[in-house]
Amino acid sequence: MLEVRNVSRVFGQRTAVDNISFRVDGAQFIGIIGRSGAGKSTFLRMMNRLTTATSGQILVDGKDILALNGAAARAWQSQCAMIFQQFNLVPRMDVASNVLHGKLNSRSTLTTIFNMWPRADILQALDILDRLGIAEQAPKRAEALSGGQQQRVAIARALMQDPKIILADEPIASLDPMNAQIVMDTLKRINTEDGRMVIANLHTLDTARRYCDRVIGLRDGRIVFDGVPADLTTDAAREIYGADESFNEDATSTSLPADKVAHLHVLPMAAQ
Ligand SMILES: Nc1ncnc2c1ncn2[C@@H]1O[C@H](COP(=O)(O)OP(=O)(O)OP(=O)(O)O)[C@@H](O)[C@H]1O
Repeated sequence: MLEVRNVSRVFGQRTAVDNISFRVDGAQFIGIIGRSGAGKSTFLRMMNRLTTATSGQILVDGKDILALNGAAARAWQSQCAMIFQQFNLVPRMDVASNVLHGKLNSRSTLTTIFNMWPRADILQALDILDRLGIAEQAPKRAEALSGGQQQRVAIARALMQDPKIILADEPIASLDPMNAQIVMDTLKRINTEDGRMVIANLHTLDTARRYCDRVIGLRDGRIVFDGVPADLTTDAAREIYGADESFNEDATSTSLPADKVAHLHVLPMAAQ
């Protein structure tokens, strides 16, 4: 279904993505890990054509999506929805309208300016919000929601596009552990229940191990690991992160360290 063939992206002297190739059959949950600057975002941005590739092909169902232009490129963009670390919602706009903006590609500008959405679209948006457990937030301004709720709104907006693939660029990097889990559970449900492929850049190993069917490790733009979570040993992680013997997995963990949890328990309720 997806075949990445010798894809590179060069910025001046810097090769951000260096001749990467891999193939994914079926709607898997793929995690991409690697330290800052490894090329993770650049790869996702090439997938949905926000950044052009210097060379290579990305075949989706046999068609090279890097070769598409104009309307065909825009059609592809609506088939691979992107979710960002900072949610990228319109903060002062209500939640339902934010979700409806997922239909932007397929609706006229006038419809959007006057907020005149077809009834079927409005019902679809409310259905999706309901599915993600945030239907009651629909009339509120996006900025009034917690980070975890805002990310679920962003996922709902992505689902309005009915995408084949969901690309998530560090979707939980701004969230506390509890909200991070809710958002990752939501992405996993969409992957397994809807059969949509998810490719997520993740900054923590425990999340990659827990949610992904397959993990790709990038280092300096190259694939240095490609396997199932069970193969992602501490040694493999050292290779990906380029760390020495002092490499400590906790540094890449989203869960609360035990001393912090104990500390929370002894605080009086008002102070928490
Ligand atoms: N528009 C650009 N112009 C020049 N260099 C860029 C540009 N975008 C990315 N780079 C460089 O390409 C390399 C890979 O960046 P990229 O953002 O893809 O890494 P990343 O793994 O996503 O890191 P992070 O987790 O910090 O976002 C970095 O050295 C970065 O400085």
